[in-house]
Amino acid sequence: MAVIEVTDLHKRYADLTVLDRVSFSVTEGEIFGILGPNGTGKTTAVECVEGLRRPDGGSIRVLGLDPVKDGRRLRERIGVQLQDTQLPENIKVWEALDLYASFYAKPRDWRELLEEWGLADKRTARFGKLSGGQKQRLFIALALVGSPTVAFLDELTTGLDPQARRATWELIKRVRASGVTVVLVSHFMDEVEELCDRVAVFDGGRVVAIDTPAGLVDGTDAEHHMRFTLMDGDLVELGDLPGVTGVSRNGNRVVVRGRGDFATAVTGRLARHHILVSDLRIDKRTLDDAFIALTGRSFGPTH
Ligand SMILES: Nc1ncnc2c1ncn2[C@@H]1O[C@H](COP(=O)(O)OP(=O)(O)OP(=O)(O)O)[C@@H](O)[C@H]1O
Repeated sequence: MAVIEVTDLHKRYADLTVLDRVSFSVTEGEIFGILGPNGTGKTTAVECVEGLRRPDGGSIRVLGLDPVKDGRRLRERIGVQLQDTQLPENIKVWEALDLYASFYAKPRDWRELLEEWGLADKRTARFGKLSGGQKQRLFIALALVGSPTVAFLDELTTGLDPQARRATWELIKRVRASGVTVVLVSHFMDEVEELCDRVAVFDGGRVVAIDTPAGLVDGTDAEHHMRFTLMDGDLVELGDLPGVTGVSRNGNRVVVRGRGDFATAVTGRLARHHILVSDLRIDKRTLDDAFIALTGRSFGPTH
């Protein structure tokens, strides 16, 4: 069942078209990723879905509600991750949870959330004194305090060290396991590969692909590289084989580029011609390569 249905969403700021006929749907219980270079409209799209910005065209349904007309009812049922600047430095952890719980008719007991998110011993700590990982955990706990059906998480692990990122990923998987649908805006390929069931790739205000991370990597246009070393000097023609898109040779090192099952055809022909090779390996396209192929750009920040 679709919990979010976005059709032909359109948004302009003065002369600038930021969203151009954006459509996607999010299925109940999945982690849905929104991926794209900076300034391609991801935040605008998500904020339209949350009812925080008003679209210029198209239709949005979240849990059957129109975010513009039914904003209040909708906000009872969704959780939104805050950004760093949105909490005062001197608010205490428990006060922030208590305050956010008061916005909802049926909030969760925030004491449980403190335990679940490893913040029990930080209950009386001030927000400004928390580490980056603790702040992120608090933001996620705040997004969940209203018992939402859908949680929107943005830049989940920005600024965290590798260990804290992995720990956060495990917690997000637990959120999904508890039945909450998660929309995750991310800049990080590894995060998307690890967490997302499906991903929408944004570019220039449009959705240029929607698929599983594996589906994006293996898309029909995916080009992979097969590398090997010739044991003696001879090589046969390989460029005519099905799926092969290019062959290059540097001394005894050979690189064959191709799509689909080209490697089987290459190894078959090498065997038939008794050509011995060593160090054979196939480098499959990565999600990063797929992203560059789709958007023509390499990915934004690294961590
Ligand atoms: N309130 C606004 N008024 C005018 N222009 C805006 C406004 N909000 C965003 N924009 C512009 O709209 C475009 C899309 O912004 P948006 O924040 O949605 O992109 P994004 O993909 O989320 O970017 P990032 O990855 O950097 O967060 C940008 O060019 C931005 O400068």
